[in-house]
Amino acid sequence: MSEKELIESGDMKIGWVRNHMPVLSIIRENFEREQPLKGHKIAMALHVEAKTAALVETLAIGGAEVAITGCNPLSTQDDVSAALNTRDNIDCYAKYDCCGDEYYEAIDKVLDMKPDITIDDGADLIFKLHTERQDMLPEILGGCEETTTGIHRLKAMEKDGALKMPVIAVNDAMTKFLFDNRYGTGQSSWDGIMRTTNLLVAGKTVVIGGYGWCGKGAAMRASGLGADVVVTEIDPIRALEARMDGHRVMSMSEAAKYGDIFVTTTGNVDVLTRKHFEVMKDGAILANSGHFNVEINLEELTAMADSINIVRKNIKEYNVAGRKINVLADGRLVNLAAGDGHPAEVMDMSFANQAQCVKYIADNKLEAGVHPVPRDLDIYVAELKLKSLGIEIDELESHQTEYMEGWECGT
Ligand SMILES: NC(=O)c1ccc[n+]([C@@H]2O[C@H](COP(=O)([O-])OP(=O)(O)OC[C@H]3O[C@@H](n4cnc5c(N)ncnc54)[C@H](O)[C@@H]3O)[C@@H](O)[C@H]2O)c1
Ligand SMILES: N[C@@H](CCSC[C@H]1O[C@@H](n2cnc3c(=O)[nH]cnc32)[C@H](O)[C@@H]1O)C(=O)O
Repeated sequence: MSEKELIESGDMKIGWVRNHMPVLSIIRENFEREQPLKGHKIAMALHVEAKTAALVETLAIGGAEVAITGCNPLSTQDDVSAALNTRDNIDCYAKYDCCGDEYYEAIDKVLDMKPDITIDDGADLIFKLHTERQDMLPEILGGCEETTTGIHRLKAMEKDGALKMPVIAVNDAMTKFLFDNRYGTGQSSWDGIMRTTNLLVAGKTVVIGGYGWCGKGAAMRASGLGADVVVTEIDPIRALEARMDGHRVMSMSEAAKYGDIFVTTTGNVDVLTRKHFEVMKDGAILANSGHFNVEINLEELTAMADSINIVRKNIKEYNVAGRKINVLADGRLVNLAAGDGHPAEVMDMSFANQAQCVKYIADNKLEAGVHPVPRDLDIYVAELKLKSLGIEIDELESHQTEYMEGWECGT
């Protein structure tokens, strides 16, 4: 594609999702009028695709100067990146399929703008700020973190006394993880797997690694598509929850023998390793929808393989002792590396939280550490979303509030 065609294609994608992100659109209108981010510089590392572009535009329209790069080497959409670079006050350094060095060079370029606010998805920006770019920390007012694993990393830094800036745990807003991690990952993982393989899910045994918010969504949608769903867990309560939700639960060593399609959603390393590959069926399909490229141990699979072939875009076939094991999107997030990511209506809430939290950081002096999203901001997103859906709910009457707060009334 020529540069002009790339920009046109990116603009079209951004225009489409913008029209399906009503909550972010309201925040955008407010930001345009009130200019709450004037004078601020925002460095971002997020999946560079159309919904993210709608967030970036919102921040720039609110007065900020924005520099962005990707948070995953395979999730950038180059047309969206090109379109973003045509906007005022926005620089985008993200490139699809960049190597490890290019990925971190782009993070450095973003930090070269000398930001006072950061937005991360996985904490790679903040990690860089606390290692090679520590000189910049005094200027940082705060950051926002988009995902579960990023928050794990930040809490681990906080515990070690290593976190030197305030960060808002955007993932932990109810209007984020209950919808994005569950319904978003549920739908977009299957979208990525189905469009990449062009195979049927009905009648297959699907193994979901991890029954957290992402796993619940992925299992629920697999069930809806007609799969026989098996869940693996390390947490007894979540394992029980999976069973009562109607799924079979067993260890991965056992599940590895039966699965046709495996989807990891744990945020952990080595969910699928040599001992699992050794017993998998011929034709097994492996996808990760959790974290980085560490959930499926590709080093071990590569070492076991007699040959490795690319058999379709985003499908690598590993030939192991006469069996074919197919890995999607190099074990990186299948919904983003082999799809378009979460649906726009879901990212609407996630990114409305991001935009509001950036404003909150600009308006308040926060202490170093991991902070929750203020409850009123979370509720505001839910209220706007309900309104956009044309849904009205009841309000407590005063005597009901009194009843709920009292202790005198009994049986
Ligand atoms: N693909 C996406 O777009 C997307 C969206 C949101 C979150 N995420 C990422 O997905 C991962 C999961 O997020 P979440 O919000 O569901 O987290 P979560 O903490 O709710 O769930 C993770 C679950 O995995 C289980 N687990 C951990 N190690 C395991 C192992 N070895 N075997 C089996 N189960 C194991 C945990 O007990 C937990 O129940 C994180 O890395 C997060 O950053 C991805
Ligand atoms: N950056 C790491 C960490 C996981 S990303 C998971 C996050 O991606 C976010 N996400 C999912 N779909 C989209 C999308 O379409 N656009 C932007 N972000 C998305 C989602 O909010 C979730 O918390 C990695 O790539 O491996």
